[in-house]
Amino acid sequence: MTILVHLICKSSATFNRLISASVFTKTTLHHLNLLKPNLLKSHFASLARQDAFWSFQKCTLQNLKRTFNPSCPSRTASSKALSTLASFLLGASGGYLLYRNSDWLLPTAQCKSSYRSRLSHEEEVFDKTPNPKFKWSLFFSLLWEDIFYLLGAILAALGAAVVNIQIPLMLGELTNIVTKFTSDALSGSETFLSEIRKPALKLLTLYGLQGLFTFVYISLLAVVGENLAYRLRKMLFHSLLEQDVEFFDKHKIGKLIDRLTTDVQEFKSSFKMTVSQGLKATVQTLGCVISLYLISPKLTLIMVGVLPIVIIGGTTWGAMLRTLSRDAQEEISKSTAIADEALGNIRTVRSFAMESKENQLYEAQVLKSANTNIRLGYGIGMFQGLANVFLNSLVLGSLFGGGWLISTQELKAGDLISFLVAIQMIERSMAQMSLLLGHVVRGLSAGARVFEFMDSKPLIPLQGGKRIPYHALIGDIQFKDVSFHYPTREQNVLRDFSLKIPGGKLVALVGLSGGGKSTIAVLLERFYDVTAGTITIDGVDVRELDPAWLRGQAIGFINQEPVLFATSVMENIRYGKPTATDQEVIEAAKLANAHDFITGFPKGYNTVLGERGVTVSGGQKQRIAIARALIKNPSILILDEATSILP
Ligand SMILES: Nc1ncnc2c1ncn2[C@@H]1O[C@H](COP(=O)(O)OP(=O)(O)OP(=O)(O)O)[C@@H](O)[C@H]1O
Repeated sequence: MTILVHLICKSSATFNRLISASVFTKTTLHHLNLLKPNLLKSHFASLARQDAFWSFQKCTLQNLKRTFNPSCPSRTASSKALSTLASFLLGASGGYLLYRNSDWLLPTAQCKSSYRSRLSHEEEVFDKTPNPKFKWSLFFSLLWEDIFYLLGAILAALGAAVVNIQIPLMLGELTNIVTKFTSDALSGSETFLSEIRKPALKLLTLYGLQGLFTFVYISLLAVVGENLAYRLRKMLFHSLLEQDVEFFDKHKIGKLIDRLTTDVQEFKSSFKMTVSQGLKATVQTLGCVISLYLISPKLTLIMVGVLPIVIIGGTTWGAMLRTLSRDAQEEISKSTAIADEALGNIRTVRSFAMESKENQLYEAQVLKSANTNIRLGYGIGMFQGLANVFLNSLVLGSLFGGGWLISTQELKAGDLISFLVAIQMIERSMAQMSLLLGHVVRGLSAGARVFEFMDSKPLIPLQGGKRIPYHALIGDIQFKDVSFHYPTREQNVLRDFSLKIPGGKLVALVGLSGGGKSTIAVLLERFYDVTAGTITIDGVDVRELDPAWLRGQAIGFINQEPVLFATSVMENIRYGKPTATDQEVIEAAKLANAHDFITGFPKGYNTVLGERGVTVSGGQKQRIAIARALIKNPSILILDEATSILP
């Protein structure tokens, strides 16, 4: 089988490997000696370790690079070489951060200052979308599957509310009986028992029913809530995985993870609370107001007359709390994103001794979020405080007004008790509603964030289109007048770029950092669509090809920073071909020259790698990644500096 190797190289070591392996221009996968260390030695090997020196060589390759990308910076080769050499010398004196490739030399101070302002700059790149809207139709379509559970829960909550409305009336009835026996005219325990038995049993039944309804609505709502959260997470994750690569250039991973975790949780809790407490509290309030009216219309009208003022005040306050809540959640997301970035890149943080800076950054952000939450707390506190004053005044008012009506024989003592208990029930219900307001506000904004990307469709579909049969695939690649800029940046990376690579050839792209070599690879993989021009494989435009076939079978791509998953070595390699047998995995590992060190691990292929493969060396990681690409047996293999740290 013929294999075409595109080797994208920047460093000397990679270039040397290319030269060493160039004899295998038309080779079979089994002879991909490019990966074997004994053949990697070349007469350039000593130069490979001298990064700065290599940059001199690389500068002479600038012309070659310009043919790839005419828009490349026009620094002269000599000035570049001199600055590189100077950087190297300064690096040796410790003033600069030195890494393998001298193009990465950065004055330490410059690096730290850009780091310090990372947070303010990130706003310019990420999450430019305005506040998302809550998608009601999507929400109802998700709820539809559990409609019977939901209706059951609603009915049970309504049942509990209706029972609760009866309780004050029954208490009043019982009080009237008790007060009857305070007069001398009526006495005797038997008479009392016979009179009180019926209403007492009725009240006991009401308490029992209330307990039963409460159990039913809480249980059913738990089912609805969990199913809803499950569907939300499933759909959102599915949709996120489908998004274009440019989507991930625009959105911070930490914030996306937040949507899957915190926001779904928040939305679920608010939803459950709104249905249970909200519904119950509303029905109880309305029911009790009706009961109050039946007990004493005069007293009720006085009490209810002040309600419009409270409603207008509450709505205005609610709008303010809503804004504050959105801000608070935004701040929390930002702090999560910082923690995620710092902990996810702990080795980089450690190697730059940036722990204190990360601490400062996180601390500042957490403080900001705490302050916003405190302001929100003040708002909620003030709201609840005022609501309490109002509600307690209602009790005082009814005692005053009720007492007055008793004195004029318009009301009985038991009716006043019913009135007071009903007033207290209204008070409790309204307090619940005021608490609920905050939850609804938070829930709606959390829901809006969850729904935002759930139904957004990627521009580049994951699958669908032409497939070139394996035996017919030659691997002729052509870039014709291609222009391209990344969606997050207006600046052109390629302009009228043309390149022809006949099938079966081993080709190296050599150029400066940022020249566009990796971009050529990602365009071939169709991570992005070109802005102008065409890219074809065997004469077929990549936009017509099935992306799943293109990435999954036709092309093997090992990028600059291969990432391994926190699972066994075996499963990491099998990731390239999920149907591969253990033997196929071992064969691929042998081809990548990884078999020996893997079998050297105490648990061999079953060794579990740390998160992102941190428990193996950089070179081992690269070899495992190469094995993962080789197991696909791809017709086109792209090595984007994939062997840069191999010996
Ligand atoms: N996802 C991205 N979003 C915006 N700009 C990008 C993105 N990836 C790369 N670029 C920019 O595109 C240009 C080309 O980058 P590319 O990675 O193709 O260079 P390269 O030649 O592979 O560099 P290197 O040798 O350093 O790997 C650079 O200016 C880079 O900053």
